[in-house]
Amino acid sequence: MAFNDESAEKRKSARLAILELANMISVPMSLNAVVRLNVADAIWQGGSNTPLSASQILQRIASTGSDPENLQRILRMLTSYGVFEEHLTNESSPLDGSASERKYSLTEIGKTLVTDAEGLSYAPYVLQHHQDALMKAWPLVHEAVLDPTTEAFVKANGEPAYDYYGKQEEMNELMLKAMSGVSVPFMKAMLDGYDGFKGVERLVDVGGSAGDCLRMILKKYPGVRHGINFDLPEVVAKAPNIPDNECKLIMENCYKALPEGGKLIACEPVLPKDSDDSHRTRALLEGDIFVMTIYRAKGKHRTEEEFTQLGQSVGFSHFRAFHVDYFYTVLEFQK
Ligand SMILES: C[S@@+](CC[C@H](N)C(=O)[O-])C[C@H]1O[C@@H](n2cnc3c(N)ncnc32)[C@H](O)[C@@H]1O
Repeated sequence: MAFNDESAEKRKSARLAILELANMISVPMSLNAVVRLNVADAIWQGGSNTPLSASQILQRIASTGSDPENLQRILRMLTSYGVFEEHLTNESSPLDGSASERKYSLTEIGKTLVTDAEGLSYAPYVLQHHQDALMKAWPLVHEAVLDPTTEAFVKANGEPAYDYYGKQEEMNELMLKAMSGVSVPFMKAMLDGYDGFKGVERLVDVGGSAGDCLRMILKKYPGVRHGINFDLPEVVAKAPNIPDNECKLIMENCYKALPEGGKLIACEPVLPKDSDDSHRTRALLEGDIFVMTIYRAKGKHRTEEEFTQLGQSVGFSHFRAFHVDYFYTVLEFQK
């Protein structure tokens, strides 16, 4: 009897879990919605972070005719993912007549969407990931299994992502802003916890985007006399499509270009060995599917062991990993 009860409970939990998974698209799409609506800046208001009702938020961001109840539904759901904190007041709700009105402030996660003094935040990254061209690729994830020669993005849009971005000024600008928003906070953590740029005189940032990382390194290490941002649009446009060995080829090219004792420093999402349900593992595995779908069907995130082997296979004699951040790991390959 107890055994049956237990399996019935397990089946109930399983039904709940599969429904949660099946409806999960509501999460990123609602996150995208609050970014589009600029909710984080409206609540933050220069640092006040005063809890606001959906109606109060809308007064700050939208024209008449907008719907506070629908905004509240989105805020409630994202509260369950830790983006907002919900405060129940003693006043009754004008929206649904319930005894308390719901108000929302930003959690630490929510604050990542607030535009900082340098004009940066994670908001452009959220927008970048949910643009129409990228969204068109997502229903084709299974194609990466059936036919990995071409990534889903190309199947959906007819050309590789960086070629596509390069032809559309708005997409290109959003990509640059998205990268700056993610890389600048990471670089601050990296420069605090990693001193491997000491003694470096020539530094090439391969795929350096808007040049933020290089700029920050040069500022902290004036000894770096030559800093090169290797991210020319024509190079990107002409880059050949060589899926699985591309990472190895890039590393080989770096190895050949480096003097004896020179270093290749890569900041990469590094996959854990175990497939547990921690936020870190999930974020890294989700990023891996993103790469597979948008950039290269066989482009991927790797484990530390795989990086070690890759480094050895192209000739690097020393490898060290520095865990200065949760998402990106600093990988140092020395010739
Ligand atoms: C994910 S972004 C990373 C940007 C930057 N490293 C950062 O952390 O902010 C990848 C960058 O690689 C560049 N890229 C893509 N293909 C490239 C190629 N074949 N040669 C040089 N850069 C390339 C893109 O233009 C983009 O700026």
